[in-house]
Amino acid sequence: MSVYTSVSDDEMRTFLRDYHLGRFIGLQGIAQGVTNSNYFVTTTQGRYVLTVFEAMTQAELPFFLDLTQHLSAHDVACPAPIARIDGRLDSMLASKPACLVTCLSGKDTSSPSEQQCFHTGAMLAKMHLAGTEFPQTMPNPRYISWWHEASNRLLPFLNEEDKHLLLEEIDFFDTHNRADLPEGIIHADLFRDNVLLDGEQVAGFIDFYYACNGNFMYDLAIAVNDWARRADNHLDQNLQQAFFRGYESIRTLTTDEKDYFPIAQRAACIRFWVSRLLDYHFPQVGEITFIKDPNVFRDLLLSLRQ
Ligand SMILES: Nc1ncnc2c1ncn2[C@@H]1O[C@H](COP(=O)(O)OP(=O)(O)OP(=O)(O)O)[C@@H](O)[C@H]1O
Ligand SMILES: N[C@@H](CCO)C(=O)O
Repeated sequence: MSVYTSVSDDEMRTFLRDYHLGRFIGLQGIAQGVTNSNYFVTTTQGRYVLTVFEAMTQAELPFFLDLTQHLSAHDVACPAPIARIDGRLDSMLASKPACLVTCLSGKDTSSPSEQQCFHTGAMLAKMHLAGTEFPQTMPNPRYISWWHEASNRLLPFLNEEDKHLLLEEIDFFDTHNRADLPEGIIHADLFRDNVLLDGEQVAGFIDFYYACNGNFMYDLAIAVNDWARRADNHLDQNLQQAFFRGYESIRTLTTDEKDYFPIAQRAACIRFWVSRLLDYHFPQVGEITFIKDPNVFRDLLLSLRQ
């Protein structure tokens, strides 16, 4: 149950005084989610989602809230932040940063259909295009210099084979990365659990808290590595192709981008192999985290190298 910060009805009534959302009716904790506390909030005007941020600071929030406001205003399916009466999108609740966003219909899936991959790919392309007009920038906090530094911390914990593989892959990306391909705002964490689906359609992307500037193919690779990944950690080519067809129904890929895709896929494996290894070997004190299996991305990497 991911409700680390309990919010009382009275606290919620006080919080809602800062918004034009009518009268408070009810509050219901949301079980899914790992990092933050999430609630459905019902008022006389409708249903909203309240997020209380457990790790992020209030100063870090505006970029992500401004971004989702921009994207939702440009027809990208995602929650729109609700502005307070004073115009701010971010707020504080129980001494932690918090925000209210629109409530989307739909739910995530762990076994997507080709149609769902198609529509998610199409929405990702739409997001990439809409993001080109977003004026703010954010460097990727989990990219090349991050995994170089992180791998130094991790090496003593890895067996010889994994050590070799990680170093070889980091070196491979250092020598094969391309900085000249189309880039802009990327989601950077578009796993299956970050997309709410309404039947075959996308109800909305959620969890933009790793969004940053980056290469579009890298973003597509992160998504495909999860959406098309089978239980045996090999990729289902039909799902991968459906994702690509959807993406290309909105934004045409250049030959250079297509050639770069397998390289981006391997980089996306490093990214999540390393972050899961860090969560496993260096769990944050006081942070409640469900550790996800790091070996999934090592095994996917091995299958992509074949
Ligand atoms: N805008 C929304 N509309 C409807 N449901 C939402 C919305 N935002 C979040 N949810 C629901 O809340 C759940 C948890 O949200 P989310 O995955 O963002 O949690 P988190 O703890 O903030 O992030 P993470 O799990 O990635 O660490 C989602 O699976 C979804 O069911
Ligand atoms: N999507 C990530 C967790 C959030 O960054 C993973 O599955 O490792």
